[in-house]
Amino acid sequence: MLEDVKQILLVLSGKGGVGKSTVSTQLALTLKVRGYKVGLLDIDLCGPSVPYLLNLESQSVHQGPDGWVPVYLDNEQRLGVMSIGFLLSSRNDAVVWRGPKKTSMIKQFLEDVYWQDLDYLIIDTPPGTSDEHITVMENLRHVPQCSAILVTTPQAVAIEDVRKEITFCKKTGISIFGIIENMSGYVCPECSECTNIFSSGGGKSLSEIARVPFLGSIPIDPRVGMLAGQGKAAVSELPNCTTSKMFDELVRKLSKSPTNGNSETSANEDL
Ligand SMILES: Nc1ncnc2c1ncn2[C@@H]1O[C@H](COP(=O)(O)OP(=O)(O)OP(=O)(O)O)[C@@H](O)[C@H]1O
Ligand code: SF4
Repeated sequence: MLEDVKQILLVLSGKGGVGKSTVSTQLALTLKVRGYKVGLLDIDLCGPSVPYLLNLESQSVHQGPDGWVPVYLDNEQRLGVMSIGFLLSSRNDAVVWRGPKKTSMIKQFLEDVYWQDLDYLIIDTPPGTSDEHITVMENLRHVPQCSAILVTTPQAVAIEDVRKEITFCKKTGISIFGIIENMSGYVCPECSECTNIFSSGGGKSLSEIARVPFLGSIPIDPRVGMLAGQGKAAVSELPNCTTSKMFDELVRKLSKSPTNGNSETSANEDL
């Protein structure tokens, strides 16, 4: 099943709340809008937010003859989604599982979802380097078309955490496609002027030190925040905003990368 996916992208962040699920969903939506067939797998077992972000909370998955059938956002079935959120009876239900149960659920997510042929599978992970990551890395480290996109915010503390993620990827043998800096300045809804609230450029500097490609910056944009819960792509709704341009550029870079996903194979050893 995973062997049939042309590119697998793990979306990782060191800290919570930096916009990892926003990046995962907007990347999946941009790929769909640009004509690709996409799967989005949410393995954040304790805080699955993808069903909410895509306005799919009322949906549930079912078992078909070939495995779990994902929830499709569209009738053409170009964007399929799988999340633990579809298996909970309410958004407020907590998943309180110990390591082995989490591990077995993630293995099922990786092995038993019937995605059909996909151009891209985006995997949205929980923050940090938890049981979920270790399981997913162990299962994907030998899949050559798999690489990671790291999401950070400009603050030094988030940058430090992403540095740990780089080391984690290196240790587990997952190549890094690049780093995105989210919440990089604030876009005024009145005049679209972008103001740096925190320092900016930390993601780019780290990418240079770590010799990992820098994929671009996304400002805090209230209009992008409002797309959360609507399942709409920024590239369709706000085609001229910085965020949309960044995602279109990212899709272009992905389409040009070798199918084996290894745009970066020699991250700096001395982090
Ligand atoms: N660039 C942005 N502009 C405006 N709002 C944003 C932006 N990025 C993220 N947000 C908002 O910030 C909140 C957190 O984003 P998100 O859920 O994507 O973070 P996360 O890193 O996945 O969080 P978690 O650690 O809980 O998984 C959401 O309400 C989202 O809509
Ligand atoms: S950026 Fe411009 S429009 Fe926005 S609040 Fe400041 S002065 Fe007003």
